[in-house]
Amino acid sequence: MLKITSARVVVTCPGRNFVTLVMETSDGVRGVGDATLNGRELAVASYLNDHVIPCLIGRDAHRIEDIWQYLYRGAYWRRGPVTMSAIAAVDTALWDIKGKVAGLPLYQLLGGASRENVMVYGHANGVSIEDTIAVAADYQAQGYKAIRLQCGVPGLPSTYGVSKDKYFYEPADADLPTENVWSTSKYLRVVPELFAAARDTLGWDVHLLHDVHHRLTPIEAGRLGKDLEPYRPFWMEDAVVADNQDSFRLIRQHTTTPLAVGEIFNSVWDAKQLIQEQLVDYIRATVVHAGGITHLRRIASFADMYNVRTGCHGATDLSPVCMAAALHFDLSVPNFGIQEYMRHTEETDAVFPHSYSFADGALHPGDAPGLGVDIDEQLAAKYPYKRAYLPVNRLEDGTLFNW
Ligand SMILES: O=C(O)[C@@H](O)[C@@H](O)[C@H](O)[C@H](O)CO
Ligand SMILES: [Mg+2]
Repeated sequence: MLKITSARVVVTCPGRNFVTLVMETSDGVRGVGDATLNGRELAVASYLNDHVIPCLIGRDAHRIEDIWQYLYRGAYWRRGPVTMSAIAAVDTALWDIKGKVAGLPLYQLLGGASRENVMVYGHANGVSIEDTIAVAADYQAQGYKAIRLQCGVPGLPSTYGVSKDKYFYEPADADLPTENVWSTSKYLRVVPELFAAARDTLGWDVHLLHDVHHRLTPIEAGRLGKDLEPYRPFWMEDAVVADNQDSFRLIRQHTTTPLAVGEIFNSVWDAKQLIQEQLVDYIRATVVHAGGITHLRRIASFADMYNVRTGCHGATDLSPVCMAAALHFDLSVPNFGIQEYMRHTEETDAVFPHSYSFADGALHPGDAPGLGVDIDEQLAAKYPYKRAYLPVNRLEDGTLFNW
């Protein structure tokens, strides 16, 4: 039996906080798993340290499914972002270990490669349409086949997705939540202009995406989807808050613009109706927040039955450990759609040495056994945790709104 002999949680902040589970076994093989939940990192660290790790020691590391069921059903209090991020970290570390023991990259254990590489999308943003298009043109010159467009909204001091630094976007920007201001009417005017300008400049051989970030009502989303149809977006993401999955029926009645949702989902149950009724086209759940490789495969298989493709979340607050795991999943899953790729800083990449690489608008996980990523714990120790919150959002009249 391959016994789990130890497991520890490493919290580090190379420019932003990451939570990593490091698991060791009786054969000396170690695995890693991402457990980062932006703005709530210590909740997951505690869940792992105080409630999960004591139950792991002595278990057979090869029993990935049994351990997953033990941590999910055995918790009694099922689901939720903290629980499922903790389960994800254990699951990911176990798959890493299994790959290393087998001497195979993880994708080979998931059924092998279904494609040559993993198409990704970059993040062009700017305070104006012109700034955004200029950055998008640079991404296109770098070989990206898909680019997300987010621009400032005239009359608003800031908005989602627009960062001071063109190529790195980190929304958790303060020790207590910063307060952003939002106006749907101002926003709805600028996005169609942004896409019209993008098609004029970038042409039609590039996929263009947009993240609404939960800020519209269903009928407003129908309006925006219809306004964007002439520009053929690859997707319109998080058009509305998905608590009420019925909302997407109304959007579907008004527009053929493809819809993506799910980066904040943590189990298949969050998406069941959306998938079954084909109310979305892409499911954004990813390894770190949706219970790991084991559960993400279930979500993808269910989605495949209903023509829904994957579009895993891949923002900077998901560590290179999650990115590596997602890329192995992306390379193998039959109904792959696209992978988000917000590049990490050099500081972060130094803490998490990895074998995935970018070329020609795509990433490949590499062929190192297991995940092909690790954490340099000595370097990580140089970056102590620094509390940081995601912002909150208010309407211009002060009403608390969705960020
Ligand atoms: O699609 C995306 O990447 C965004 O929605 C994220 O930047 C999201 O805001 C962050 O991951 C939140 O921590
Ligand atoms: Mg998003």
